[in-house]
Amino acid sequence: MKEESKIEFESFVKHMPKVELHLHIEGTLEPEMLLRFAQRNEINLPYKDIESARSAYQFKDLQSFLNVYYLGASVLREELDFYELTKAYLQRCKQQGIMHTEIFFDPQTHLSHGIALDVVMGGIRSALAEAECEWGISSALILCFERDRDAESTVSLLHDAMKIGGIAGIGLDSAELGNPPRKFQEVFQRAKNLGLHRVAHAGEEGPPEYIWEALNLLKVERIDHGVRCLEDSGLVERLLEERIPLTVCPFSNVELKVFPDLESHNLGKMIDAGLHVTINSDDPAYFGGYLNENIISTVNCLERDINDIILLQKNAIEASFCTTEKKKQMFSALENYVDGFLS
Ligand code: HPA
Ligand SMILES: [Zn+2]
Repeated sequence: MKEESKIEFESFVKHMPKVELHLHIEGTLEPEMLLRFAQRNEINLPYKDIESARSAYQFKDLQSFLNVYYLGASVLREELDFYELTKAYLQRCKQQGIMHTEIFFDPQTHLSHGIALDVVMGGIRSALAEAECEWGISSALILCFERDRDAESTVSLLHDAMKIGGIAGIGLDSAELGNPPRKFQEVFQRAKNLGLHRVAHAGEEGPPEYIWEALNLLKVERIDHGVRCLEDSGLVERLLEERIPLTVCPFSNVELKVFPDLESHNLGKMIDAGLHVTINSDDPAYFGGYLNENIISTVNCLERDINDIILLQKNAIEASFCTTEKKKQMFSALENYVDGFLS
C-alpha cells in the first residue's frame, strides 16, 4: 500500500463506527492500572514496575497466558476497581469509535478471592450505565463460566447474577483443552430457559468437535474464536447454513501461538468461505492492541481491503445482541459513514 493510501485507510478504520463482541474486561487491565490497584489493595505482585509487568506478557499457549491473566485479575478487590477498569475500557471505546460493545467478565476468579458478586457487577454496571449516558456507547454484559473449574456451582451462580440483574447472556472461557463444552450443558439449558443469550469459546486451541458440542449441546448463538473450524468441512457447512457468527481475535491468536504470525492467520480464508466472521480484541492489555489495531494490522498483513472491513463490521452489527431497532440505527450509522468517506 502507498504511504498516502495507508494513512487514508487507517483514518477510515479509526473513525468508522464499530462494534466489538469479544472482550474480557479483566483483559483490559493495563500495567499502569494493575500496579496502582495492587498498591491500593496491598496485593503483592512479582512485578516491580510497568516494564517488568510488560516483559512478563510473553506467552507460549493459552494456559501460560491464563496464569498471568488470573494473577492480574487478583488485584481487583473493590467495587471502585471494577468501575475504574470498565470506565477506562469504555474511554478507549470512545477514542476508537466503538459504538456498541459486548463485554465478558469472569466472576468465579473474583469469588475465589472472597469478593461478593454484587461488588464485581456493581462496579462494571455503573461504568456501563455512565458510558451509555455520557458517550452514547451501548453494551451487553456476558457472564463467563471458567471451563477448567467444576460445573457444580454454576447454576447457583447464574441465579445469583440474575437476582442482581443486567446480564444479557452467558459464555464459556478459560483453558479449553480437556474441558469440553458438554461439561456445562445444564447451566446453558437453564440460561436458555431464562431467555439469556449463549456464547462459548471453542475451536481456539480445542478441536472442531468442541465447536460441534457448543452448537449441539450448549445451543450457543455465537462461537468465540472458532478458527479451527476450517479443519472440518461438515462443520463449515453447518456454520454457513445457520449463519453462526464467529468472534475472531487475530492478535490473541498470534500471541497465544494459535498461528505463528498475522500473515498465517486464517481470517481471510474464513471470509472467503462466506463464514459470518467478526474481528475483536479479546484481551487488549495483554495482546498488544485494541480493536482498531487488530483491524488495521490484520487487514494489512492479509492483504485484504476496505470492503472486508465494511463486511466485518456489518457482520458484527448483525451478530450483536441488540434489538432490531438498534441494529437498524447502527447499520445506518455505518452506511452514512462509508458513503461520506467514499464520496
Ligand atoms: O482468549 C481466551 N481464551 C479463553 N479464555 C480466556 N479468558 C480470557 N481470554 C481468554
Ligand atoms: Zn476470549
